[in-house]
Amino acid sequence: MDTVRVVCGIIFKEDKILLCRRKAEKSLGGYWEFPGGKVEPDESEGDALKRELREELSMQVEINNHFKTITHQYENVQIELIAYGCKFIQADFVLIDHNEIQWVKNTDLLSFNLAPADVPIAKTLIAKRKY
Ligand SMILES: Nc1nc2c([nH]c(=O)n2[C@@H]2O[C@H](COP(=O)(O)OP(=O)(O)OP(=O)(O)O)[C@@H](O)[C@H]2O)c(=O)[nH]1
Repeated sequence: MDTVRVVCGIIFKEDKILLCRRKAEKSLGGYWEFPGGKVEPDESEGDALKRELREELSMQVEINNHFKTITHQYENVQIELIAYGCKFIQADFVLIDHNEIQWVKNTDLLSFNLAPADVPIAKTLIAKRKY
């Protein structure tokens, strides 16, 4: 089975991280995620992340470090979820694919109903506690 490459941002504003809840009608509807989306062919991970954040949230960020990559097998698809640490710059927060957003403290991440692929990323963030 092909693997879908998905890039997401761990977007920091001071000591909080942005979580977004996927609209009910989408795949994994109702789950919270780190915003981002699929990497198009011939697109760099950074360009894909900037494009998705602009399209989905009208948001600008500064992309910093590669944080972690997770391979996760869902029922119908395998995804490679590539997470980058980002610094929030500004956003209009016009919600297209989500119906709620929240800025969350590192230690509260696991109290949200996270997309399964995101759980190991949240656990690593909590373990590192460097932010
Ligand atoms: N953006 C994002 N997607 C994630 C995360 N975790 C996770 O499992 N995914 C999954 O990775 C895929 C990302 O695609 P996408 O967000 O661009 O979704 P899409 O609207 O293009 O496609 P769709 O038809 O699957 O809804 C989705 O299937 C989504 O459920 C995450 O933290 N961020």
